[in-house]
Amino acid sequence: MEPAVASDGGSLRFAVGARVSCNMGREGWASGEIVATRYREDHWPPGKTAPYQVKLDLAFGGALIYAPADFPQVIRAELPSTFSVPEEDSNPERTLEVLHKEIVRLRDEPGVIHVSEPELMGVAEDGTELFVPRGDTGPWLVSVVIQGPAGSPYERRLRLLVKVNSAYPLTPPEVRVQSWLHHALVKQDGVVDEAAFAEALSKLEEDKSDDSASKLCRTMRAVLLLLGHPEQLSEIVDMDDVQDAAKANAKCLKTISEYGSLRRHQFLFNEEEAFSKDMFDPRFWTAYAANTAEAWSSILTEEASEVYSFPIFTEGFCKDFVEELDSFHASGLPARRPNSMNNYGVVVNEIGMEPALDRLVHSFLQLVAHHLFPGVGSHFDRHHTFVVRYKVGEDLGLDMHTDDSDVTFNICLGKDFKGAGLQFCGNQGAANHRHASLLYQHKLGHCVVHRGHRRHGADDITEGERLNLIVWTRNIEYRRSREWSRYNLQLQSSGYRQESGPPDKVCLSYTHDRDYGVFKEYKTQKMMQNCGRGWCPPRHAEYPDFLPEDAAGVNTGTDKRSTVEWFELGTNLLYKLFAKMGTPSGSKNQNLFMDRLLGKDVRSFDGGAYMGPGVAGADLGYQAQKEKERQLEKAQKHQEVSEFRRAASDHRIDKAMTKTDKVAQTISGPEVGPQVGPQAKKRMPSFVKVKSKEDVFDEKKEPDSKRARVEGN
Ligand SMILES: O=C(O)CCC(=O)C(=O)O
Ligand SMILES: [Fe+2]
Repeated sequence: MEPAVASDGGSLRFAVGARVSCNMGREGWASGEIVATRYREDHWPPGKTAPYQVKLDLAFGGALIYAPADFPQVIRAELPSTFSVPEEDSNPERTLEVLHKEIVRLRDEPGVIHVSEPELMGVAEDGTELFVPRGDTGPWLVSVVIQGPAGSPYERRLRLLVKVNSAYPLTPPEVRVQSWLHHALVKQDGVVDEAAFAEALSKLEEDKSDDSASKLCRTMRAVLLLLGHPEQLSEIVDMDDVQDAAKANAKCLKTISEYGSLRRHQFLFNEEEAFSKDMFDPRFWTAYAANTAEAWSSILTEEASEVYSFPIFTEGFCKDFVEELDSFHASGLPARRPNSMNNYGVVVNEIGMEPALDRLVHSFLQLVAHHLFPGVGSHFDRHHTFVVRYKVGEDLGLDMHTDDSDVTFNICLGKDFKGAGLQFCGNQGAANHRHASLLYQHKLGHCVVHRGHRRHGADDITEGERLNLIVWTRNIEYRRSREWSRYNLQLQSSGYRQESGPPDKVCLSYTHDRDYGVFKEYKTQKMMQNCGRGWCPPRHAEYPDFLPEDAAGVNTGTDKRSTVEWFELGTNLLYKLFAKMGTPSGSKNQNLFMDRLLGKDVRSFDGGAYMGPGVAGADLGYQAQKEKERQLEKAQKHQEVSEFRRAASDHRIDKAMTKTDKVAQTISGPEVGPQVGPQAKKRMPSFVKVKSKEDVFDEKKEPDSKRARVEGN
């Protein structure tokens, strides 16, 4: 591609119309098209521009964003992807023929333990829609088990999925790590970072002795390089991130290894032995053996719309499982807690049970989900599996929330208890999301299954002790489809529908709702810390006659402002201060910023952390959220000071701006031409999103007066 020559004479790597991938931080890379070069926002100082404005593809949310720097770490030419199959390159027979040959060779590759035959995916996406693959369309998955690189914190059996489409080997495969691991180059959903993968492949290509290796063999070698020697990719990798993740991973492996000799029921850790026929309720096994719609329907109870229950485990199995958890608990070994509100549960994937649980999830639960939720439930990439534990005198219940999962399974393991009903309300963002739909009573050995976006919470336990096994599943195909992006847009503040009326008391969340104290009393001091700090409903979605806590006379404390107020106070300065640091930098970005704050209703998939403010805990997700809040708080204080000295405020802000620009300048270097070398290694800002005119879900339907209030301007 010819470099675009900007009007000021500087050259850029891409021209308008170029297809690019944009680094969206933790969300990974998103594809789109350059729609403008030397992009400017009205309030920026004269001469300041961002190199590109990009319109993201619909599958990635469809928003307009801008690139703060012309670096490969921030924006790069779109790599051919497994889901955009050029029509003329599609040749399924050739693909399968090549694959079969390559699989045979891959089985002899050092470090490779097992390679499956290619299997058609249960469901796949074509960049916008989900479809059911056929033999003449693909894509296929090859499951590979490898031994992680010796001497690295990843020295264990790792399960990978290699996705190939019908243009393979002309298009590259996509590698997804199914096993749970912490690695800076493995994204939250398990997909190996495409840029790092491409770089690792090109490093291997420099080795001429490797010429004869098949594409699949090279793929595995690239994965091993990336896991074992990320320092070889240091030009595009932040080594601090690599080391942080490696430490977290090493900690998990240490716990697994130390608990190895203390296990009470060894079979629970063995993928062949756990979850054999006699562990299952005979009704479940019969349905599983038949695996027909009728068979599954016969054991399923529709408890409410999109909430189902079914028997799954025998009492004996539940007892063994609970004994194992008690024994882990007694060992005192460190392990991640499921969330910051559950101090006695544990992430069972990280105590050595993952291989066995994989079998439960992929061989059994997947079949149920496919039957109940065809599409989203037809393919699982990863699962986050943990046990929650409640007892009088310890944790009692769980606040209203939604899960960061596509389909959630919740299985009651015991022990004896009273209370602890599971309250369901509506789907997040819907007009009735705070209206009760079901109070489900857990039953030993039974599973309740629901979509992650359903608002739900656990009532307090009143007697005994309760342990439940929770499985959160995620389907990358679904999350790349239009259905997901539409839904995702709907989740953003502007997508919240106006609530139809006051909430049902049982659906109130003390960590999220702005009117909790209007209807309910905060029972504990800890709960009270959330008072006045809620965000839900967003202002434009308030029901008629809505009263937030302070307006209703609830004492929210002297020193507190709601997150929404913080937002309004802090945005002005924040926008300027963080212009080049991945946070919104202009009035057009307000929507995104609100959305980030509002996203707190969702518990994160990797941390399992509650993202709500005021909740103590040590999860990574929670810490990240806390950090954001600290930044906000800092910015707010700063703002108040500058308001106090109003006369000088413009001057001060300009000064702050100049300072930030200087920092940004050292990060981004001169805004001309491709950049490599020392500056490129600095932590790079992610993309900055600008609200697109046409992409906000049904936004036009909102009355102007309400919208003005949401955006606070
Ligand atoms: O305690 C329960 O049954 C619900 C747990 C739950 O919803 C969760 O951990 O996400
Ligand atoms: Fe949940």
